[in-house]
Amino acid sequence: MPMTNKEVKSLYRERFDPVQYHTTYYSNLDKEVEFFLTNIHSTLLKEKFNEGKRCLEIGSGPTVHSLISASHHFDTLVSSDYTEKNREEIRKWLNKDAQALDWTIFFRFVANMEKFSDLDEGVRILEERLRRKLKNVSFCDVFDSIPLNYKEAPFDVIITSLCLEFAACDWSSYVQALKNIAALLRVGGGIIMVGALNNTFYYVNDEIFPSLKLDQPMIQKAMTLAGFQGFEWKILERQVIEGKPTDHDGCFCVSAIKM
Ligand SMILES: C[S@@+](CC[C@H](N)C(=O)[O-])C[C@H]1O[C@@H](n2cnc3c(N)ncnc32)[C@H](O)[C@@H]1O
Repeated sequence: MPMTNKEVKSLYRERFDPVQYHTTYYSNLDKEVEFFLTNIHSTLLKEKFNEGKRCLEIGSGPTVHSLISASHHFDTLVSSDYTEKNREEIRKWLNKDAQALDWTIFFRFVANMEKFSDLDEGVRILEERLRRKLKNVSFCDVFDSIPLNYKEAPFDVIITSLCLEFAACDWSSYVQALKNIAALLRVGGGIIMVGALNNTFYYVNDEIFPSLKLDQPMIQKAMTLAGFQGFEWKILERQVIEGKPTDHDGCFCVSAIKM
């Protein structure tokens, strides 16, 4: 029996362990996360994706790595997630809490893309830059008609990584979630979405989380229905066979503009 969106939300609230999630998926930098970071970085170098001041990440989880490149281009960054536990992990990182999750390898990868000759110094500068620009860690529910209550909306760019296909339990709610987040974007603003293709589940320890199985044409159709155009796609076939407890067969990065 497929879950409802409400049941998926309860699952994240009650069973998602941010620390175990980091251990499982982010204790090293694999080729798929490199692909995400590289494509977010190169998309943000395009003028139509770096005009403006405000950038929002939807469904950040406990992570900060997807916003590292954005901190070069925007003055105001906002992270958001449905669960308080995930938002708390981001705040710990912002406050340099001794128990905060470690994102150093991801900062090092972006520092290399930004051509720092001394990568240790690059990590320090980029961490400080992201901490300075990440102004808010907000509650967000992609199924609310206004998913995020933040005075800085509308945003110029939205980034979202591995969120909507895991939040939505069926096609119509996936389309609705895209429409809801599009409402937070100005007309002409850009979305950069990275995610997993044809995935039906992932594990964090013994806990299984469902995913809506989507291929490239379905994602583009949903985004078109939500008012996006001007698609640019990058696809990578699955790179990590062992050690990643998921069944995706590829990864994608798609960028588009809100009409
Ligand atoms: C697989 S994790 C992805 C986390 C992170 N963006 C990444 O790239 O690793 C899915 C995230 O979606 C969030 N989520 C689930 N349902 C949501 C909803 N209705 N609204 C907003 N976020 C939601 C979860 O709390 C979780 O942090």
